[in-house]
Amino acid sequence: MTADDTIPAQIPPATADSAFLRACRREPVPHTPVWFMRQAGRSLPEYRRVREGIGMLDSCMRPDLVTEITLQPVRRHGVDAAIYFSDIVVPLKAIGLELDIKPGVGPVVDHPFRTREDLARLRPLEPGDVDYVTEAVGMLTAELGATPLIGFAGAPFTLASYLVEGGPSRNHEHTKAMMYGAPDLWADLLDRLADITAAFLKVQIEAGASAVQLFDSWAGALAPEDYRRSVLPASAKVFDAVAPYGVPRIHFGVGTGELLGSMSEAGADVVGADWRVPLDEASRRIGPDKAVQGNLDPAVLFAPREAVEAQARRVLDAARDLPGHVFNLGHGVLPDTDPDALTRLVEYVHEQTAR
Ligand SMILES: Cc1c2[nH]c(c1CCC(=O)O)Cc1[nH]c(c(CCC(=O)O)c1C)Cc1[nH]c(c(CCC(=O)O)c1C)Cc1[nH]c(c(C)c1CCC(=O)O)C2
Repeated sequence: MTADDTIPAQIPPATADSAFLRACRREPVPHTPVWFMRQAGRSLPEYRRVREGIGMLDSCMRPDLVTEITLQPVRRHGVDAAIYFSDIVVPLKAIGLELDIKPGVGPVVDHPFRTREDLARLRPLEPGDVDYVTEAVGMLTAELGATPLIGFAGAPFTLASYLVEGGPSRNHEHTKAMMYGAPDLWADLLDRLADITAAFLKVQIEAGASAVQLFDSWAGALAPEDYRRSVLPASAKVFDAVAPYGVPRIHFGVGTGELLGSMSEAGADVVGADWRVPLDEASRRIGPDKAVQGNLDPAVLFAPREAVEAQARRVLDAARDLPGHVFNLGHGVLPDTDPDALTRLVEYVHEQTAR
């Protein structure tokens, strides 16, 4: 076997040896790679400028804007990976659901899903539904060169929560009512969402994404038993569907300390942890054959520089003996974060871990 045979055909070759992909594969790295969830977005003045007067979902359908916004944090912070600028509800919009993203609120669905009849609105996603994604990923990989692009999608449970509640929810009461009260309908809903999610990730990988992340942001609302029985099978279906491409698959949720083992079992190569569990303990729960990502509390960035560095140091110390660590926050960048604090944090992690 030549060296080239070890590079999965779908990964843009320029990115294959990047620190980010090496860490995902648990190989030695020149420095610990860093990127931030929600690095593209409201914390950047240049983002607010290009988004002026353009709705969130409209901007997601414009390859020129997607490319510019995705590149902004790479240029400004020198992060080790780009994340494709979009939103978890874009594939649902693409199959014709009536929904919008309200500023300061999040995704809002016009007619919430409550009955079996509602499932008819979830048709399969065809690649042609999201030509703008294919176009934007192509433009991005050309611009990014050796910096990998991370594609992403919402996991079936988190998408189902928006569809069933009709919008953001603290308690997920309608969602859980369906999960407990109509288990067959629930299983069918998650299964259809898994197919849509898998199709959406495939589009991004085939267009040139070097890794994918499945965001199950609200899975932490579930008891471990319920996660295993009613959610894990659908997320596992997504990971299985994209496994043949050989790109690293990342799995992430918030408040998932008790679920890390199960989320790992769903099939990802890298599992993200928020700030509530130290990374060495998170890794024990995730298992030795996976890399970990996270886990600095995004609120720490509001503290003075020395405090940010002390907390980053704590994360790095906990990760020292782990097989693979991708430095990230425990959840997305908060909108009022000082962008310079993020740039300094990238520099700090790179300096401290240079080998
Ligand atoms: C749950 C979830 C959503 N969207 C997403 C998740 C999973 C990640 C997480 O847990 O945070 C994923 C997402 N949404 C966005 C990205 C872009 C890439 C990145 O930089 O990470 C990603 C990866 C852009 C966005 N998605 C959204 C914005 C803000 C919209 C704006 O700037 O007008 C951005 C930049 C809107 C959105 N969309 C959603 C929420 C909760 C919000 C915020 C509502 C608000 O406070 O305004 C749903």
